[in-house]
Amino acid sequence: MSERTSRKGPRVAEVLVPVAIDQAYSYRVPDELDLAVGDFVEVPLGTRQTVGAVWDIAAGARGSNLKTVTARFDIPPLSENLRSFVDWVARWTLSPRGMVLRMCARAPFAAVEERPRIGLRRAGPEPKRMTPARVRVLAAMEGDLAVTKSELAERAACSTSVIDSLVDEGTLEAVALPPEPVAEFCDPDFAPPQLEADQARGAAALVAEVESRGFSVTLLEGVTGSGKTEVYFEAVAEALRQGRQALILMPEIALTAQFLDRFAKRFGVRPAEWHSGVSPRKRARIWTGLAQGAVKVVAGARSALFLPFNDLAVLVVDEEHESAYKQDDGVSYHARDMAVVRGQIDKAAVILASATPSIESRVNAEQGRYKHLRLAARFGGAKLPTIAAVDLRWQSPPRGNWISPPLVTAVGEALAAGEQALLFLNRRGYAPLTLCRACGHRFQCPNCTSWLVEHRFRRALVCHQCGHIERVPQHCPECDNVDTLTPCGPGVERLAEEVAKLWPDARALILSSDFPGGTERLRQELDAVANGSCDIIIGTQLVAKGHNFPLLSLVGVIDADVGLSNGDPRAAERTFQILQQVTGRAGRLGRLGRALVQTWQPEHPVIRALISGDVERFYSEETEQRRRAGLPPFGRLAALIVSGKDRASAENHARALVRAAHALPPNPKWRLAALGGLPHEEEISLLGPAEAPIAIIRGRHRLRLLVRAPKSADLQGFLRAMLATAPPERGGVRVAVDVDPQNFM
Ligand SMILES: Nc1ncnc2c1ncn2[C@@H]1O[C@H](COP(=O)(O)OP(=O)(O)OP(=O)(O)O)[C@@H](O)[C@H]1O
Ligand SMILES: [Zn+2]
Repeated sequence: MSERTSRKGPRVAEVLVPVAIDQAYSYRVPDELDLAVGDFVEVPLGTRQTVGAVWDIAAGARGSNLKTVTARFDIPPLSENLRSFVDWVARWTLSPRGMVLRMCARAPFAAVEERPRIGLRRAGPEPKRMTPARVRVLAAMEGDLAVTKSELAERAACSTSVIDSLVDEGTLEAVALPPEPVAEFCDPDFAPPQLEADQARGAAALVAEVESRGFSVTLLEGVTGSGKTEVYFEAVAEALRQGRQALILMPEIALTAQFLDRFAKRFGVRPAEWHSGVSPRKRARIWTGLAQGAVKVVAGARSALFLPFNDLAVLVVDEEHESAYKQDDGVSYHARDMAVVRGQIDKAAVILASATPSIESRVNAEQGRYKHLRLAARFGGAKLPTIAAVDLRWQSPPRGNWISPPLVTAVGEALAAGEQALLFLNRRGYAPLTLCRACGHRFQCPNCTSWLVEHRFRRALVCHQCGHIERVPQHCPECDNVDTLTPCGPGVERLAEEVAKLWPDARALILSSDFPGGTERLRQELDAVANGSCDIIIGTQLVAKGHNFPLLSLVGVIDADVGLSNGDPRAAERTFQILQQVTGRAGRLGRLGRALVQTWQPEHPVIRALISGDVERFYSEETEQRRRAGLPPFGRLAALIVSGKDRASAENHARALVRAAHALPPNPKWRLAALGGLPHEEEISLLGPAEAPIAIIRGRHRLRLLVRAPKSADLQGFLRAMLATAPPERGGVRVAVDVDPQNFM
């Protein structure tokens, strides 16, 4: 390698280690070690050895008491681009660089020793005694040189003991197989679709961006079912033709199954899949494959952004408006925003796709910072669903029920026509609150300020904040009355009960992220819905995203008002997006879809925009409000959550931070508004401390400071200065910094 330093003379390496430290440490490089910037090394840290990455190498013998680099790992080095990205993300999010490095460098080291895969092949004559299962096994082997045992058992629909017995008899023998490929050849011309005119125009524009081999950001905005995926696939195809790489980010792993199949239809094979469910061994191989350029396309969760692509041409953020792109713990970063940064560093074409873009991306497109492509109609002439409100003030369901008479009628009609209905309620469990009718006792989590949610399937009360779980008691813990505990309000499980009563013959299915069985079960259930083996789907937000359910013609929104009034500056935007997305599942393939939206406030701008279909008006009103309030994207926000074992220590520290901020010397890059006064337009305002809406989580008391800054101010610089002069965090107090917060709880 050309970068490798000459071994003449003493050298010092600056090594970044993947722990919560921002600084790289200096180590002496042994004369005989061939070392370059980006290499992974083993170095002593304190009393142990640790892995690190070389961030810099300089000639010279600075400090003869430096510790020495122990060894270099035989792993592809971190590219200059990825190192810049680590530095950038750390600076932006105010995280220690070591923590960001950790996100890039865990995979290659987490790999366990690779066990050889064992396959079976035909080695001798048929056994003397043939059973039907043995016949099936031998038939299933036909034409194959070697098959794994589990695959063979599956093909022959028999237990593995049948196969073992054939090995014992010498009919089959075990051989070592080469490791399973992590990614096969993606063929850009495997099955190109017939694009519609709008799609073709969009695809051509995206292909041109990839051809230019430069950085660009394009917002691909198309109504639900317009075929955005087919359009951005053309950009991926172009990257493949150039022999370069593509990354497709997705907000939800549950979404990837359908997606991987769709990708395989277009490109012949599935892309490499990247998320927490992928085995460490496979991840290690994808990591290396990307660094060496053998793996071309990855579809994955936000963490895929930190993979070592060596020639990234296209970076797609699908459903770019999704709040799941924000990581809230550890390094809190927004994957959509960091994708744009990565695209800039790697000179890639970034594509943000959504039917309901974030206000941020919309404004960037309107101001010309992003290119804007639009698909106004659904693919194949399918019509957008008609959407109507059900005013619960006039048409409420009977007491203790949640499905209004008009929705009951509509579901009945869909069932009669042999179509599917989806009932959407964004509340997991049976009931969001349980109380005692006799004394009014409410069940609250012992660790959090949060009601316990009854989960009837699990026969338990569960805290959705910390996971605390307890049995549903027989009698009230406060007044000891028996049979006085009452669930309040609906969750999806309770809704399922109502559905079973109303339509006893219909096949109903609940789709919720907290059911046992994990992703695999969810995949099967989503397939079941797509294949029509259920009539009524009851689902949380999980069903709102990206799915294609061909038989679905009716969507009923049980409570459109959930989330409209929770103090989050993005409440209106979020509600609009989720309702637009979920109603957009109706009538995607041919059938005319319809949606009924149950609400107590049909005059609310969000509901009005949804019903009238006047999306532009909603966006422009919402944008205007943000502009006036100086909220993102017109201003910037950062939240500091100060938490402690008791309220007083957290509050004291939060106040100390505020004092520290106001005591800072004047700075040319930012100006802090005086305490109590009205902030000037170009001043940063520091609000709080105030108790967080969820005041206690996992036993920790939480106070919030909110920083609002004009775009012209150096928000990060201000935060750094404030944190640097504040007193040290003592007595278990912790400060979590969240730049560009999405969660205001
Ligand atoms: N050119 C095409 N040829 C064949 N089928 C297409 C084409 N374009 C889109 N489709 C089909 O139309 C359906 C909708 O496409 P797609 O899922 O990409 O929409 P979308 O814009 O991503 O919608 P949403 O935002 O709701 O997820 C899919 O079943 C897809 O296979
Ligand atoms: Zn809790």
